[in-house]
Amino acid sequence: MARNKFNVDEELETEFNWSHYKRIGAYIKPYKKALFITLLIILTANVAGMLGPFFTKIAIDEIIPDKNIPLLIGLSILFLLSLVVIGICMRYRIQWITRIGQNILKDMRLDIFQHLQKLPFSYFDNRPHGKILIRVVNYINTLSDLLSNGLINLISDIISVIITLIFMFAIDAKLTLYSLALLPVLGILVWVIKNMQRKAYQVLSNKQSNMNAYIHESISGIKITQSFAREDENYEIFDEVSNETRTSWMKAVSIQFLLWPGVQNISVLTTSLIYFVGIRQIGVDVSTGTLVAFIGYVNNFWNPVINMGNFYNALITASAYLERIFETLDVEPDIKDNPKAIQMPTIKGNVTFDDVSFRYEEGKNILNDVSFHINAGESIALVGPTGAGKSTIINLLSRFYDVNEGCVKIDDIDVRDVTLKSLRSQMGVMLQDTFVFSGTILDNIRYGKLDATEDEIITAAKIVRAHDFIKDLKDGYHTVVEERGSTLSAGQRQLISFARALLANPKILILDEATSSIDTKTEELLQEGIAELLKGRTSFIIAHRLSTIKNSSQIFYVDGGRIAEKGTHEELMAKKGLYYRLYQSQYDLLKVM
Ligand SMILES: Nc1ncnc2c1ncn2[C@@H]1O[C@H](COP(=O)(O)OP(=O)(O)OP(=O)(O)O)[C@@H](O)[C@H]1O
Repeated sequence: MARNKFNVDEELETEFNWSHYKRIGAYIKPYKKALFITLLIILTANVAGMLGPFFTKIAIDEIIPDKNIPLLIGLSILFLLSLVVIGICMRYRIQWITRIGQNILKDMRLDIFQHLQKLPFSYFDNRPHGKILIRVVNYINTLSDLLSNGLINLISDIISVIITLIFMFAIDAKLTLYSLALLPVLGILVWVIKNMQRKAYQVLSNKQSNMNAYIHESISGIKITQSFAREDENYEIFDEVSNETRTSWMKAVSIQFLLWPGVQNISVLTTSLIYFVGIRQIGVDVSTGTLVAFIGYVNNFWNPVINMGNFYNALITASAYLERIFETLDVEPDIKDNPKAIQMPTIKGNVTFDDVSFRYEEGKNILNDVSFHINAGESIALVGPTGAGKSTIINLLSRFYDVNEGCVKIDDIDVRDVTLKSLRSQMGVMLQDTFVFSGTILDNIRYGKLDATEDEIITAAKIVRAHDFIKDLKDGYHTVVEERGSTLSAGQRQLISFARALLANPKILILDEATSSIDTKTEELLQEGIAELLKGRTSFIIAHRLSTIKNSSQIFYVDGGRIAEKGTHEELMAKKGLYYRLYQSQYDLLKVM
């Protein structure tokens, strides 16, 4: 998929089709037993509900003319009992329906969340995160009513219609046929509205997604917005996307609500027809009691039919959201374990890049024929201009992307031949953009090793010089930090992520601009910690501050997607090439400062 912007509608890859219903069925299947119990409850309520008109018929046609008071009292008690049964059934019906519906939604949400976790970086690179978020939260929520009330109501309505028809046919077959005369008109109405409604909801789901993406983007970029005083411009953009949502919503709803008055009118016309036919005795011969009971049944018949119309409506609406949910679930992670993948043995740390070429997008190579070999335990520094491809090299090592040509090997094993989990769990990556999760400092460091004790965590924090600032925080290690760590400084976040990496005890360590936000004094102290951290591991360090990488076993100068120079600091300085010039320029800068 091409890169998408918040205001560009996403193209739909597969429209909703019958196979999607099958997939919904798979979500419903685990709750078969609960559904069956619910159906029994509904069935009981329905049969009890049918008794009312039947009792009325007997009372009007037989008991009242005979003035049989004891029988009338008996019938009234039975009627009362039937209402009690209905009341009890209703209570349990609602309880079971809600439980089943919410369980189905939870399963769906878990599936989509689990799937998202497996998707490669490229999936997230290509779309605004707000458009992903809306699928997991809002789109699934829109199904809530359909899968809880809607589904059970549908079954209950079908049962209701069948039972009512049985009662109606038993009382008078001809009158029943009159009651069904307008059903085909309803069928035509539903058919005509269906396609218009579906298209309208597809447009609406796109506009909602765009609005969500813009809100997400605006919140993430709020600091930049306020620093550049762009609030008014953002307000105008939001006004526009929000307006588009409103317009498409109005259109979708106006189409959706064509059905409801249609069904209502047909049901009223049917009742009039029955009265007309019954009173005029056109082709039928019915008593007043039968006619009154019949009108009760006609209502019993049309109410569930109206509900079924509404369910169909809701289904069409939901299909616009379901197709997006299934589309996400159908994205095949292109970085995944190959079927013959083995567990990565304990990594020693030899790394080989063999003629590696790589591109994020077709037609624009980022790395060209990169080859190198590193022995276990060496520390490699990657330096070079911005955008040269340094981070890309390490992204390939952790297999966040797959190479287009050549191969990346660790201990002579191609990284594509081992499971991702066994590979990544032995590597520690500290990215430029350190992430702190909401929770305590302790939880955040423990992310590197879930079973670490508090003592282990404190020891790790001491080694990387994080302990000093943590102990001064309000609640020390138990201080709660917000998502992204907005209450911490950038340098403090980096120190926490250092402690996290140390705790994970990785065999290969990757530090991508990991010390860029730490002041020079703390960095000097940290260097000792880092030296500790690097002992016995292969490490890749990307750093713009060259003072931090002078002691590396080898320095690679990356330029234009190639390794232009490699050697130790002394060798490269003696060569007086690109590295030398870069080093000199930083040195000169320091002198000026
Ligand atoms: N996800 C991506 N999709 C498309 N292009 C990308 C992506 N990530 C990086 N690039 C491009 O790849 C090139 C190399 O990027 P990379 O991040 O490897 O550079 P770098 O040497 O680490 O730069 P810096 O020192 O600024 O971090 C850049 O031109 C960048 O625009």
